[in-house]
Amino acid sequence: MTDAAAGASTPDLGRPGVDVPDRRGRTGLDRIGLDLTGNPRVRVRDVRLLTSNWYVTRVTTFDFQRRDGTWSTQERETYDRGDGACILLYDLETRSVLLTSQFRYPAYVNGHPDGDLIEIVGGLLDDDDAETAIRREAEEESGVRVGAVEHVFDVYMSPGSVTEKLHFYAAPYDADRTDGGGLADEGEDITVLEVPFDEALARIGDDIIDAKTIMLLQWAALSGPFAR
Ligand SMILES: Nc1nc2c(ncn2[C@@H]2O[C@H](COP(=O)(O)OP(=O)(O)O[C@H]3O[C@H](CO)[C@@H](O)[C@H](O)[C@@H]3O)[C@@H](O)[C@H]2O)c(=O)[nH]1
Ligand SMILES: [Mg+2]
Repeated sequence: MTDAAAGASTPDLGRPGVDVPDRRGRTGLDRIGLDLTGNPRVRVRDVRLLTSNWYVTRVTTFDFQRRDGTWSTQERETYDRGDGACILLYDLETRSVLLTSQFRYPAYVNGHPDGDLIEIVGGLLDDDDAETAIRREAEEESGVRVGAVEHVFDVYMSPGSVTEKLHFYAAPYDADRTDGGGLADEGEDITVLEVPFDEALARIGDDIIDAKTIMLLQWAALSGPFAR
């Protein structure tokens, strides 16, 4: 239905996330991408907000110049959750790592037997920079107050559809930590697991099947703290 057709029968109350705040107070969500100029082979034409129920889904129409010089129009749907950060917490003395276990519905609905996934500590940046966010998540989820953190790499986890860039960190932890467990009022219910590093490596592909977790465990073995 066009706006004109909708306006003929219903009062214009504004579109949540566009002209009026959505349930999380956001507006202007349909502006993202319109000002992109970095790539002369891409001209963004139109951005349409599909959902902003919690995270944001958009469909963007853009003209794209192929390598042979011809132009075509493409439409791409993007899932925008903001950016995230994750951290491998390790103890060289006991040769162990701190992992978490929590229920992940998207994994459960896609074949995981119970949805309880083993992961390193991680979360979304919300309004913080990556290092502030990962310190916050480490304390909330695992009860560890991290000192100096090592930045490892920044990675697009699913670049065909998910906008998120994930910032990867590592830091040592020691026995001096509280319980963690996540924020109950946000629905988090996290179990902290202290796992011998070699056992964690051996469980990759078995019950350790979260990408960010596998990436940092393998980095730690190849060139990170357990390789030095
Ligand atoms: N009501 C509601 N709450 C949600 C929804 N999705 C997420 N939440 C809330 O938002 C919290 C996000 O917690 P974080 O610790 O910030 O994120 P995470 O879920 O642990 O990690 C996410 O980011 C990681 C880093 O990118 C990802 O690796 C991971 O898969 C996940 O998407 C969740 O615990 C949950 O309370 C939703 O659709 N509805
Ligand atoms: Mg988290």
